[in-house]
Amino acid sequence: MDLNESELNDLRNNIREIDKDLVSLFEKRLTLSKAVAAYKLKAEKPIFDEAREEKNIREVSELLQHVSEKQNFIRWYTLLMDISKDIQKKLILGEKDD
Ligand SMILES: O=C(O)C(=O)C[C@]1(C(=O)O)C=C[C@@H](O)C=C1
Repeated sequence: MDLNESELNDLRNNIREIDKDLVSLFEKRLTLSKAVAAYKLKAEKPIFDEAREEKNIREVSELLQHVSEKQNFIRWYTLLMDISKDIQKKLILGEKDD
């Protein structure tokens, strides 16, 4: 691929637009995760739900249009769920969250 400077800028601008969506979706996901944590605290359920994570990975990765990216997607998605669990732990331990 032979790009000029202006095309590079266009690509980067497109990436930035996607990143903005990701920031918003990331925050929305964590907000929902915190609500789930509140339920788990009350119901005395563990934070880590292995069966649920496996189901998430199975069902969500099926949506991929490029199957060749499945392992990379799972790597990213697993990290997302790990962060989600960290936030839930923080909340349940009553640590400051802002
Ligand atoms: O579904 C839950 O029970 C959640 O707490 C959400 C979530 C996730 O972020 O997807 C987080 C932790 C669990 O191990 C499973 C899934």
